[in-house]
Amino acid sequence: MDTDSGPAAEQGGSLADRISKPANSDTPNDSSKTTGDLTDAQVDGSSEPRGGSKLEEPEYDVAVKLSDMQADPNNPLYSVKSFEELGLPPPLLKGISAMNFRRPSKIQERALPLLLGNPPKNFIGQSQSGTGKTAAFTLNMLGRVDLSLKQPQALVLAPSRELARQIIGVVQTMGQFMEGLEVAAAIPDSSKRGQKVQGQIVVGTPGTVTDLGRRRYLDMSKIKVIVLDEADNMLDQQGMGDQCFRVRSQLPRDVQSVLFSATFPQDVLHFADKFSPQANMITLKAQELTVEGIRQLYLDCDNEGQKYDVLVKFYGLMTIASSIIFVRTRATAFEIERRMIAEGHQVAQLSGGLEGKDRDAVIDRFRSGQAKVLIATNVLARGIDVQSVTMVINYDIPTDQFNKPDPETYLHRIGRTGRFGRTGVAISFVHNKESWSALMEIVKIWNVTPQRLDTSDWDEVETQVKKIIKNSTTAAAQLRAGEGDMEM
Ligand SMILES: Nc1ncnc2c1ncn2[C@@H]1O[C@H](COP(=O)(O)OP(=O)(O)OP(=O)(O)O)[C@@H](O)[C@H]1O
Repeated sequence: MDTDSGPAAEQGGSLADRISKPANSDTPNDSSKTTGDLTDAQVDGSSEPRGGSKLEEPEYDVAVKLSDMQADPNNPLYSVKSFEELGLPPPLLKGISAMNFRRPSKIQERALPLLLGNPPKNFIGQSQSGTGKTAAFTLNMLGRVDLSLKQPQALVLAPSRELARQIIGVVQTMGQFMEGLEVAAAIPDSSKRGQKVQGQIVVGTPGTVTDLGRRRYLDMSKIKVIVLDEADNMLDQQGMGDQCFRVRSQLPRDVQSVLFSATFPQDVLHFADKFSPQANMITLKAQELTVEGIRQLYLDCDNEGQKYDVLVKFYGLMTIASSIIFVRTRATAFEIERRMIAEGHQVAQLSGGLEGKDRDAVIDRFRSGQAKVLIATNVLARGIDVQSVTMVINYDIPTDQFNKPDPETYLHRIGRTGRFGRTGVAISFVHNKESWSALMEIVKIWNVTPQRLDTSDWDEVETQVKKIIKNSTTAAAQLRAGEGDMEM
């Protein structure tokens, strides 16, 4: 029995009954490299041709371990079939191969036959962070569009412009051998004034898509597939939920509605069911959602003010490929940025307070490795895929709009590291009884016990964190020395 709860697919019935509560290189030369040359194994949301990260260390790491993980039935990356056996058309197999995907993950292997079946059926899919949900819904869209028709046929809605841009990159890379494929963005400032959105696949944020639809710049009459990425987040938020339903109401009746997320809390299930009725489903139990490769730690600070000193001390000690510091407010993001820059760190800050183009510049700097530290609010908690991220810091424990602990956001934030079999650390800062209780409430839901880092002994903190991060490089060293498992 593998880790998915219940049968992989079910049909009909109440959704709430069925989902458990949350307790490049693309040149022919490159793709024909030998399996021993694994420096370019896999392509992340930041890779070429979108100005990607060239950091090699984490890529070695996953290459060494991936074959073992994909052979372990309890691992979310486990698969029994190859992409070829999933019946994908040749140009898509070529695209997958150019991305260095050797085998599907569990969610890909299970979701694809359900997604691609005819007549198309709605689908709700849940799988741990970083396990390849984007490829699953992208392959379905690419498999369904008619390239001779120059009208929008598939629409993806995502909660942030950064995620929408990232998805566009994945669709373009995966669909690079499909002649005539056009992918369009529907995010603020993406379309020229007065011009219709052109492209068989459109990826956008709900506000802009609603707006373009209202002004008749986006023709939705031929849309066959609608995807909500981070679906629980999209349907949960008052504003976005309304917008998603408004968009849905403008689509043809027989549209295939596809929802994906790592989390589906109980209170949004009703909306998921409404948005995607009678869906085939793949779900997980709460205790199955944590990613093994992400080591969860916490750090005690004396008070709010000391958090900053601890942060700076921490960065003074460690050299980390890339990391993200999550904070609650824009003001804290700006303040930490200002102070860390003054200390000589290469940091960038991204919050909703910045203009779209500035946000693009920040995320691009981070993806390219120019900025090693990204300070972010929850706008970036979900979906962002940068494989070089080896550490996530919860500077503020995530809370919702009512100041209650937010377990889903915690899971998504820490999921920015440990992508597709990589390892990483997630460190949460607590500074009083309230933040401590909030963290404990959160980790209990996910059935994990984070380890405490003792800040009275900084040598020990350094040793511990370095050991975890080094684990991911030991295998790399073995690989370079010709040892280790290189079969993929
Ligand atoms: N079959 C595969 N083989 C190798 N790498 C893969 C495969 N599928 C996806 N990946 C890579 O794994 C990484 C994570 O994929 P993706 O961003 O789709 O995860 P996700 O499940 O959507 O995560 P999240 O829940 O955080 O949104 C990406 O860098 C992607 O390129």
